[in-house]
Amino acid sequence: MKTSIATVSVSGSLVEKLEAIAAAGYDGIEIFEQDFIAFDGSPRDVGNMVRDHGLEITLFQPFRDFEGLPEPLRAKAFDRAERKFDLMQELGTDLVLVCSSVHPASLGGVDRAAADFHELGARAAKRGLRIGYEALAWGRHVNDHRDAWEIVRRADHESVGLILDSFHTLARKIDPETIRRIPGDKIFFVQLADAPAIEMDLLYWSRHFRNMPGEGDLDVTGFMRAVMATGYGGPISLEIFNDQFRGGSTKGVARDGYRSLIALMDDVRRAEPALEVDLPPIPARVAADGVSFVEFATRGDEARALEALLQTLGFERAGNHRNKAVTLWQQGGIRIVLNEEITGHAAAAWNARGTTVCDIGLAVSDAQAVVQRAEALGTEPFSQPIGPGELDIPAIRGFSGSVLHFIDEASGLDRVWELEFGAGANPAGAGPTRIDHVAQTMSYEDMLSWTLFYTSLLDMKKTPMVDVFDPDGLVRSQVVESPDGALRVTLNGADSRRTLAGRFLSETFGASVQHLALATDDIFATLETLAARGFDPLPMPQNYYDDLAARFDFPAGLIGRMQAANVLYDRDERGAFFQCYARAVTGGLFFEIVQRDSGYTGFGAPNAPFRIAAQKRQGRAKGVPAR
Ligand SMILES: O=C(O)c1ccc(O)c(O)c1
Ligand SMILES: [Mg+2]
Repeated sequence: MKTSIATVSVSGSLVEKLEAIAAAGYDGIEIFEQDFIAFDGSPRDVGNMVRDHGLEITLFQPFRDFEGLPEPLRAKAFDRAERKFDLMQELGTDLVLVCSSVHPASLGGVDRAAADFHELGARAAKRGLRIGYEALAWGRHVNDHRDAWEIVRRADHESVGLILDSFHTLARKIDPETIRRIPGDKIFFVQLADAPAIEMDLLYWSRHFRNMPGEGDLDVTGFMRAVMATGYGGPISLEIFNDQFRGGSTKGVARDGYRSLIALMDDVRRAEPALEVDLPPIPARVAADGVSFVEFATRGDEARALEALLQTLGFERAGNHRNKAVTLWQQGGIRIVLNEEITGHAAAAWNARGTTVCDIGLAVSDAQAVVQRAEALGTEPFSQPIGPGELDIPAIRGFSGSVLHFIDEASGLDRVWELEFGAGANPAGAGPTRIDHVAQTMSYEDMLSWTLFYTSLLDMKKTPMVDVFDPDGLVRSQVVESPDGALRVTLNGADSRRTLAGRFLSETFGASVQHLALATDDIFATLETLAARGFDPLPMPQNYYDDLAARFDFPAGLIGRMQAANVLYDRDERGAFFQCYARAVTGGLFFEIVQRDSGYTGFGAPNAPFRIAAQKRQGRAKGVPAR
């Protein structure tokens, strides 16, 4: 399988683009003409430069407004094509994309267009070149791949074929199954892009909002299954016009794209095993069974403060690491690891950010397989030197310095607590049983990368993005979760530095865990136990409870209990949700205790503005800047 990406998909100069694309593992590039024109060097130089990076030029594009023109425009279009053929030969590529005309003077008619393509094919063939025809979703006469195919069929020239682009087909809701009828050898090239489901003008949507397969809402997998069913064996190429990517990290976007392509093609062959997909086998996604541990990098006074907070939350010290300044805190099925080492990954995280979550451990059925899948998707593995008596727990790097470990029972990795920490049975604790969700904060532009990271690696689905209103700006929140909810991650994207999330981000120098939610089956009993341990909840104002009383019918006494315990409330069609926040610790990190009744699926998003306002008040009251 040959992978490719259009140069428009990533930011930077042509040289920067090539370096990032080659490093990410692609086989080739589509040269977008504008990138070439902007470059100060001959086509031969560009061709050599591409090949020096170990890449090939899979396509030159776009050639616009060619077919259906009356004379003298028609002759002029052919002259223009001949010049571009010269350029292609110098560049060293044999395929050009002709997109369907939007020219006001262009005439309709399948046979007229077919005749134009027959002649263009004959001229291209003389030079050993090929023509691919793509239906733009907003083409003047041709805007459907079925019509483009009919023109190619009638053009009846071996140097003229069809180019399919998932965006143009799926954006117009054209059934991709219609592709199965096209002979694979007449499909010369396939471009892939996804997009978020937003109602807007097709051209504007296409030029600004495309994203990587799996990052949007289009059925790119269904499209690609149909393409592969034709026997198509050519390049699979990303063509992503996206404002954010144009200004984003060149290397990061190239890597995300590669990850999306591999995951997509693996999904295609899993969905339809009869299809021939030339990709080495990779392990399937597994569903995480939950969060096995959360590790904090911390030090000195901050470590003592965190320990004190953990105690008020019901945790007990369950063991000390045999070789390191690392302690294990536990209650129910929840493990918190405090790492005060002065060398290694945790130390580096502490130096950069102060007290921070530096590592998350996920419980899975086969840890090695998850890491193998991650590596096939282009993710860097992570390892540190192993001390005496320590287990080698498979791990990978996430973004902005984060690390994920994977723990399974099958290879005995779950014995790490006993072997490295001398821990016995779990202390029962004060009621919290497991981690309900992990909330990660990041800048808005990194949200797609994180979403793709989780959904391509593990069996996790994303839910629609919701807006959370901070008094000082907007935070966008996206949930990724495993099918049974065993692992739930909320990704919070901050635009403004003034939001709570934005301040957290700037003060912790990059994306990291901002809060951890602990699940209990009885929040009122838990909070009573915690109160006796000195737990100090985030106070909620009277107005909040007055509004709750107006919005919901509560059984007698419930609202009073909630108010007395500073418990927040939400409800969906399935059940109720109760939450209570702890006050933030150094750096703005905080815990929350939650109770989900009868399968409530949300995260209390309607409460977020009031929680954020309360946290900002708390920050001001302490005389420290509001976070
Ligand atoms: O937006 C465009 O004009 C455009 C150009 C070339 C393509 O391949 C495409 O899909 C869109
Ligand atoms: Mg295209």
